Amino acid sequence: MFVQPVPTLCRDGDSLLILDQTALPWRREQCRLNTLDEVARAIRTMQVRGAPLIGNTAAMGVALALTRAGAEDEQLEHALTLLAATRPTAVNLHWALNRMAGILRPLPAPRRMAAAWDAAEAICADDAATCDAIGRHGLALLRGLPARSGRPLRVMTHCNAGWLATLGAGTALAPVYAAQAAGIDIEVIASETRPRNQGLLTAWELREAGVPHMLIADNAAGHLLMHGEADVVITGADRIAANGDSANKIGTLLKALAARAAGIPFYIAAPYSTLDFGSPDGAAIPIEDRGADEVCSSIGVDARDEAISLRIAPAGTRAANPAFDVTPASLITGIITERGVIAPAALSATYAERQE
Ligand SMILES: CSC[C@H]1O[C@H](OP(=O)(O)O)[C@H](O)[C@@H]1O
Repeated sequence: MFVQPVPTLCRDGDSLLILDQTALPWRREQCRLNTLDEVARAIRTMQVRGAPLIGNTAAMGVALALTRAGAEDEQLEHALTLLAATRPTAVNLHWALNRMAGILRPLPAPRRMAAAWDAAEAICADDAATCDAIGRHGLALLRGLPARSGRPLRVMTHCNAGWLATLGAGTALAPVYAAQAAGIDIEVIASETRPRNQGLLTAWELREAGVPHMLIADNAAGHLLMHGEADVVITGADRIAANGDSANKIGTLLKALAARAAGIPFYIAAPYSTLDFGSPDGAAIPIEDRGADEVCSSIGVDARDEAISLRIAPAGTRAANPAFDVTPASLITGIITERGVIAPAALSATYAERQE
């Protein structure tokens, strides 16, 4: 079982401790969340981020809320509603809240607090185990790729779908960590992923793990793929529709298009909690808009290593900032799940029990 170098999320009595991902990659800081509002804000502001981790944090947030404010119907429904409103695209959030609601609503209030912590901790433990299974299946896939002479096996990824986005080894990077553990000579091309630059988080976590990597500008991906500089593209997902259309961080679609043009396989890695059989196809997936400021500014550190935000666009510049895009199933070679690597068209059959 992959052990996170520092837990992305853990319970500390009646509080939660998170790794504050808005401080990374410059500072490794834990942050204590004591109230439901603090948990909601941590998800909304991306102190915790990544589809599975968002769901795990929301589940723990429900348990914290009932512990702090009581477990009557009013408090339970308030917690579920507030957390559900934090971010729209990652279905793991809504899957986790629905699971908590299904367990807690039928219980008498006095039994809900203990049951909530048990249910949340089970969701978290299952996420870690699921990541390991994705890693195993992804490793088998990597072993089957044609070797390129003269260089390590190279995986291109987008955004951050590593251990930082989960409570385990991650999704898109789980096969990379499994390959490293198996002694395979592997390296990663991480694209910066404007505007929030989650690719810097990928560079940070890979350096922590000793996995060779290089950071690229998002716009370099097509050139590198067309010149055979990567053997496979693997990304995470935030919501996969019944037909296999997959929503992931903005820019994923461009990588899938470039990979297809270059004849390089493109895989999505995701656990069952990312599957949304209620959405028949990608058109039904809500896309989060995070506002113009993220596009018109950039965050870094100054000479004193202090985080600063710089406005990079002329004052008053209008900007569009969809935070996700949808890659059609036709561009996806396969989906690496805890049940194996499956074709998008085989999702419903593989998860027959999940059909509404
Ligand atoms: C393991 S899935 C992580 C997934 O979540 C990210 O979105 P965000 O950073 O906005 O939470 C991105 O889409 C990743 O692929």
